[in-house]
Amino acid sequence: MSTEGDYDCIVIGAGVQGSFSAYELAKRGRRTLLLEQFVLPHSRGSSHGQTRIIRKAYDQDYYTVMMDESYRLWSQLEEEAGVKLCRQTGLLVMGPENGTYQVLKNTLQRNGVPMVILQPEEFSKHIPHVNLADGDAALVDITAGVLYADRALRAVQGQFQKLGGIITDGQKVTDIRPGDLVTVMTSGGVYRAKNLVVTAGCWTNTLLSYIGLQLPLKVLKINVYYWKEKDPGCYSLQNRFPCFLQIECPEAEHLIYGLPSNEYPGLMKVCYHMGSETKPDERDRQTDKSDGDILKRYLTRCFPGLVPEPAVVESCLYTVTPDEHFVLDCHPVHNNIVIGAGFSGHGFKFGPLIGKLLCELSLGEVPSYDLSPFRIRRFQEHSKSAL
Ligand SMILES: Cc1cc2nc3c(=O)[nH]c(=O)nc-3n(C[C@H](O)[C@H](O)[C@H](O)COP(=O)(O)OP(=O)(O)OC[C@H]3O[C@@H](n4cnc5c(N)ncnc54)[C@H](O)[C@@H]3O)c2cc1C
Ligand SMILES: O=C(O)[C@@H]1CCCCN1
Repeated sequence: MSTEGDYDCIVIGAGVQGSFSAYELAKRGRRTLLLEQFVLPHSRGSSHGQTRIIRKAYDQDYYTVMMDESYRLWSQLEEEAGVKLCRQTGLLVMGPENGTYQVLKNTLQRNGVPMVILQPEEFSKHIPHVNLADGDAALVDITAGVLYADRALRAVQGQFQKLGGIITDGQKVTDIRPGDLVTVMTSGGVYRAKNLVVTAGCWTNTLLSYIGLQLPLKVLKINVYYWKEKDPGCYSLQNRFPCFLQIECPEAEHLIYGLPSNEYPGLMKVCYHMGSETKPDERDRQTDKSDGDILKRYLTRCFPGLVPEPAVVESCLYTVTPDEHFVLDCHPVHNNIVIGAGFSGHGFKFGPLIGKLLCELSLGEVPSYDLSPFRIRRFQEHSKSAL
């Protein structure tokens, strides 16, 4: 066996995080293989679909700060690939004055993020067709907008290939043997590399079981609902309607969020930031739609311009950690194996930066940001390490 390996690095999983990790490694001249179990593009994981929200509005400063660079990296990719990936729409945040709304507003103010606070009496002048709940405050994060998700994946994978990177799709990784050279077995071959990056979304624990590690990750099926505009275009991107987040409302225990109508003209995407547990390969057997009733009640009260009956329902998966913060770390024993997981339904917007950080970890460099919120160690009492 050669001590060089076939590649400098193998990345498992061609979702948004693996694709950006592979791209960063190739940019740094590393011979990189990106392995994907399904034939690309596919819609069985977490990164498919037309759109995602990009925003700086976060509770924690570190996410807001990280987004600064992530926005720059998104525009770099737009330039390199010659495609438009982000559309600035703003993000309307609504919620009771005290509580999470206030925390988020403070984070935006502390970090000098451009925003507008909407007084309740002038709310409907700026945001027509929305009823602000009594006692709710509202602001707009001006930086926010829509990311074109499927298009972004195509762009980053295309750039990776232009840099000489190899994508092998339709090959499922079935075993991993750690060592100075890591051996990766798939349904179609055996590959060796000095470094391995595992970005396998909701399949992460299956892959980690081959290398003696389990993380406290829950897999949730999210119903992606589209609702018909009574007056076509009234919530549309063309008419400058923003994305929105509704924090703490009587109908819902968790966030409700929406994106302006765009990809399916006349239909607005509004979803619930919670779902029911599933196994990743049994997604379509999870048929719970109780979130739809929560959304119907909310939309009837606050979005009178939408027909409160779903017009289109799609599916997507979240991989959620107990604190909803990401996992960006090296394997505790095999430090040539890096793990990016648990993006908890909010990781897409960070894709280019996650790729850079996982690349830095993989190359043994000091990461550009303090990664302590993202360490595996924080789960000590949960993780069933077989090491
Ligand atoms: C409904 C919904 C709405 C969201 N909204 C937002 C939003 O507005 N803004 C935002 O920033 N984020 C959002 N997110 C979150 C974001 O989309 C995810 O955090 C992100 O897509 C996770 O990417 P990933 O690469 O970790 O996972 P995935 O995209 O699932 O990629 C993992 C890949 O690994 C592959 N794989 C797994 N096992 C193997 C194996 N054994 N062999 C080979 N390949 C394997 C899988 O097939 C898959 O392609 C949302 C997510 C959902 C579901
Ligand atoms: O990451 C986001 O911006 C959205 C917010 C609402 C829940 C889903 N993810």
